[in-house]
Amino acid sequence: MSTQSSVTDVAPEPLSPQLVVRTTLLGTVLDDDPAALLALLPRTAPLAWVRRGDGLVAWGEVARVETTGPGRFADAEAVWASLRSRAVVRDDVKVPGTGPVAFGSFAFDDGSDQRSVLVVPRVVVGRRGSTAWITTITTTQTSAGSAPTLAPVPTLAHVLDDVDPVTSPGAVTYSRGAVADDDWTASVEEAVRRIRDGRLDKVVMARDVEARTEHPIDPRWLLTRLATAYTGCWTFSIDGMVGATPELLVRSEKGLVTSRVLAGTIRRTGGEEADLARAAKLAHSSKDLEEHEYAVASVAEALAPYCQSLNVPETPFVLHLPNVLHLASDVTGVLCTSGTPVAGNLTSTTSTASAAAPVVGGHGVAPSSLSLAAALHPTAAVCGTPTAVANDLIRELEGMDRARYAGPVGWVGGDGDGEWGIALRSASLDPEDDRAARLFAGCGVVAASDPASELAETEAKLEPMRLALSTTPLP
Ligand SMILES: C=C(O[C@H]1C=CC=C(C(=O)O)[C@@H]1O)C(=O)O
Repeated sequence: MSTQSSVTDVAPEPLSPQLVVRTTLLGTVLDDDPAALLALLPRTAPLAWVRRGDGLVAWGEVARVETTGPGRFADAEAVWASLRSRAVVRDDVKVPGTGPVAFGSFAFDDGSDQRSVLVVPRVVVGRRGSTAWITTITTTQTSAGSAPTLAPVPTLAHVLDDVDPVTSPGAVTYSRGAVADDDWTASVEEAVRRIRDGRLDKVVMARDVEARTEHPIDPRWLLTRLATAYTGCWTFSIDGMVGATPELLVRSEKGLVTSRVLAGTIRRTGGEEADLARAAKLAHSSKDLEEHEYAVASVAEALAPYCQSLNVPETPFVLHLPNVLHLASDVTGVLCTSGTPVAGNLTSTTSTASAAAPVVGGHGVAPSSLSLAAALHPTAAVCGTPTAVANDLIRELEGMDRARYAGPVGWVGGDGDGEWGIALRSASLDPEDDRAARLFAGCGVVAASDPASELAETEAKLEPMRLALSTTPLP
């Protein structure tokens, strides 16, 4: 399988662009509206990673890496490592997300010919509680002897492109995706058979749905609705991949890692009492607990070699989203730095994984958040157990290319810290047709799965994107 990568500078520049980065505090106070940051975005190629009003929005492009194949993460990481190591940075704020930042969205499957991307934006606006900032990034060429000059202190007024009004997509029609419903349930039935035969324990089967809109899709319409309705999720937009994921693959911040693992789902009814009864049912469902256990184990196993201590909860909690309830576990750990373990300030209450510190890139430094995302992907929340057998079964039975659905999506900073979600509850906007999008949803299949119920579960998981595309007032 081939691995290709390319770096494109927007204004053609010599081969060795150097980033010149300036971060300054934003004088303006951004309000608590979950969509306040999103209101700054231009219509074209908006970049976003926001949750409860905090996060990053960005636009413009000073560098882009496109990769495919099994080396897609390593190739993107290598380019980012080179860019960040040579960047000239003045950061007056110094919180996660300030300084140099790249946004990425990666294909699910090693075998996909669909691109993975890492984009370095021209402008980033970020917010973390009461702190808000602007970062501007430009490129200069590395030429011997001359030191790049820093741009003047940016202000919001200087960096805001013309923000044209957000427009509605109008009426939407849906049609089947790659596989008809009956064929999809037949595939789930076959997957259940293979599991009962003992060939694997779990596989996640997904499907897609095509949406066609009356008017061109303005990604900001989708983002604003997602961020407002799904406040507990991470609303993202990167190179046409848009969604609001409840699942955090990994956050790496100052030596601490966190992963929110989800697997096991029940639809909500809308009634508070009935939902509480459903939450109790979910928390005791052996089928869902089994699905969840595989997902947690896959994350713990993947993180263990990088951590000097890992806290893996024994029992999941129930996460309430507007459309569904999920079994959820927050796995946390303290990263090792090669040869120099970080002083442990997290206690392992339930289980501890300790392992020799890995040699990461041979530089004696902790792995970047992007390397961690690559090591974790694909977890059993989106692939299955054992991973390779499940992945082969997905290729054999699913009948579609997931492209960037269920792949890592997020951002990485200049120090390697960052946040990566799993691109769920998402759609890919067609770059050739601005009125077309492909929506995705999947579900974990175990021995006790019922194909018709799994189809219904995918419908519940499609709800956030259907709501995002609609014009009905938000609840
Ligand atoms: C694969 C998806 O969800 C995963 C995350 C949470 C719960 C899941 C489940 O219960 O099957 C899935 O593992 C999706 O939303 O497309």
